[in-house]
Amino acid sequence: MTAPTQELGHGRTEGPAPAVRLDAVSKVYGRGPTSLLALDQVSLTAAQGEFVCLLGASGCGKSTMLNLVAGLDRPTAGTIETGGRQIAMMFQEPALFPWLTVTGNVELALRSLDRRKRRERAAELLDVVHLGGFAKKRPHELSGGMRQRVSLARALAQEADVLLMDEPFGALDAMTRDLLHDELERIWRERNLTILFVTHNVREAVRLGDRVVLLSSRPGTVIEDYTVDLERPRRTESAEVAKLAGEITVRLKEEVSRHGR
Ligand SMILES: Nc1ncnc2c1ncn2[C@@H]1O[C@H](COP(=O)(O)OP(=O)(O)OP(=O)(O)O)[C@@H](O)[C@H]1O
Repeated sequence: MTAPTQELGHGRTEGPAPAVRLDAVSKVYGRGPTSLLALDQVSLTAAQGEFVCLLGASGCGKSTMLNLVAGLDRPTAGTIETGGRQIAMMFQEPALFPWLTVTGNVELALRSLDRRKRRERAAELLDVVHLGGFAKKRPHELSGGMRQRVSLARALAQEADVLLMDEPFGALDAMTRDLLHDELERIWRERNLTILFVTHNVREAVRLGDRVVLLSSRPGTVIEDYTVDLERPRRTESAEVAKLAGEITVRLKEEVSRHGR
């Protein structure tokens, strides 16, 4: 993409081309009478370095959207452009190999490097996620939050420009989640990552996002695109976050009740 300016999905015209662009993307699972329309003409962009949170009722197609952007599946219609950027994905379950140490799990994503470089790079990344002292532990010796940090280090090891996160902190307690929000925000800034972050937690979306994009109930389509103009770092429990989260929750509830799910 070489055009000097691009019309962004949320109505602004800005300089650089978006890092991720979905244009009228639809996804149908299956064929014939039992086929299911999961996404219906979703258009969405994320600028380089932008943090975009995706919210929507259960089953509205959020994971489907991330899978399509990651190239794990193909859209039935529409186009997705990521400009050849390196993409990494992180899930609610950290999916670590239990028989490998923390270092071993991170090194898996560094197989292109020789042994010494791999070890050095894994150590650097474990420092980035504040797990420097835990390199030799195995996953079962870590807390849930620590396991997610390993998963984050592994995603960073892929030198990703775009990080796709599917409810990564959904299973964690509120305090651990708060800490990981701070760390993710720091890493996002330092590395100028573009992040698409799926969550069910409206406050989490407002705490983290430059934008919060609301999807309709299935079939998913974009119904609102909020710009979060609150100064960073934000606090999940602050009045400003609560106020915008309240407005978004009202809109989300309207959408869910309209569809009865
Ligand atoms: N591989 C698949 N084959 C058939 N149907 C699928 C497949 N993957 C997802 N679906 C269906 O597509 C719809 C969207 O699913 P998806 O997991 O993307 O939603 P979601 O918004 O991420 O849900 P949740 O918030 O509950 O995680 C659901 O009805 C789901 O059952």
